Amino acid sequence: MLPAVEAWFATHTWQQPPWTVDELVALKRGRTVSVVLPALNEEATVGDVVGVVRPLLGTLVDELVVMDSGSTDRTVEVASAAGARVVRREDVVPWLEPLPGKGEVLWRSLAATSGDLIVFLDSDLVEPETAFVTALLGPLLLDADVHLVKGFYRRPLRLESSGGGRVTELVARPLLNTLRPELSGVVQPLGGEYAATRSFLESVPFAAGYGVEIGLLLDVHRVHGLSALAQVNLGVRKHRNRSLLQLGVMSSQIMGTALARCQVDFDSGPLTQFVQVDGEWLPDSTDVLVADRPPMVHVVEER
Ligand SMILES: O=c1ccn([C@@H]2O[C@H](COP(=O)(O)OP(=O)(O)O[C@H]3O[C@H](CO)[C@@H](O)[C@H](O)[C@H]3O)[C@@H](O)[C@H]2O)c(=O)[nH]1
Ligand SMILES: O=C(O)[C@H](O)COP(=O)(O)O
Repeated sequence: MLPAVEAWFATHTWQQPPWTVDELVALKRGRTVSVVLPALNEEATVGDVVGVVRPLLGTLVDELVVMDSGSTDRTVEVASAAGARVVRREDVVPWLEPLPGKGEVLWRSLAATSGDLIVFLDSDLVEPETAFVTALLGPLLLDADVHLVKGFYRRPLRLESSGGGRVTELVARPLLNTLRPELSGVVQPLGGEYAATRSFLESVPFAAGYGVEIGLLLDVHRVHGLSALAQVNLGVRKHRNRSLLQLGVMSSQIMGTALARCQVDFDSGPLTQFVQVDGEWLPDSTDVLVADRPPMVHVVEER
């Protein structure tokens, strides 16, 4: 590792986050916390994720919102019955037609919530834990220079105990090592479990699709430097594993956002993949959306 990265890793990585809920509540000092769960057709898991955050409502957490991304299953009903406020993507910033993608709902969530600190958790988590929220908030509440806290974990892949995080290991980390070596010490650059200050989140653009996490990481580093970034060990994280073809599209969006943030010219045409039909391998093209939403602070000001 670069010496600067080694020094950052030693001081900004929490291998065993030590904080209790009471300690963190005492550190809030008037600051408020929103927890946001983006969800697209997650009826099987969203209830459990809401369920692990709910015990913190009224103490460490001030609001809990599920941002629905156009679900056609029972996600909205399940999330609401579990105790979350559900916001549909058309309900906020209604004058702009929603773009498809996860980043779009995270961006809209800034206008749907009011917390000074925002915690994002994916809603496809299996066996989530309340401690994810406490651990992610620790560095933000302790250190005013920190603006983004990423979770890291062991990642099972289906029935294996490890081997998950394929896009992370094969695309995102090699890409960051090459394009922005100062970020090579981030264990899970793509992880969907992270917390940040509203002031930072509102000040930067959001990639509408799966580029949102790598974009925020590159931007926090560009705007505030490495010392504004911390990472906490959350133990184990299990989620629904997507197919290789789906991960190919995700990887293209992530590369597109990273290259654009690093001023590398590229052509964001459709992605060609190959599928087997009746014994033959045929090309299949998918459009890759690499669009940015502007900083939310400008959107609200202009209105
Ligand atoms: O259009 C979408 C797509 C996904 N999601 C939700 O976003 C979360 C993560 O999506 P998923 O498709 O499960 O992504 P992963 O395969 O888990 O991808 C990893 O890598 C992505 C790219 O960085 C991150 O966005 C994810 O959080 C991270 O877990 C889930 O709660 C989804 O329901 C939406 O709300 N809208
Ligand atoms: O974060 C990632 O790398 C992708 O979501 C893929 O994760 P998986 O290999 O655990 O399915």
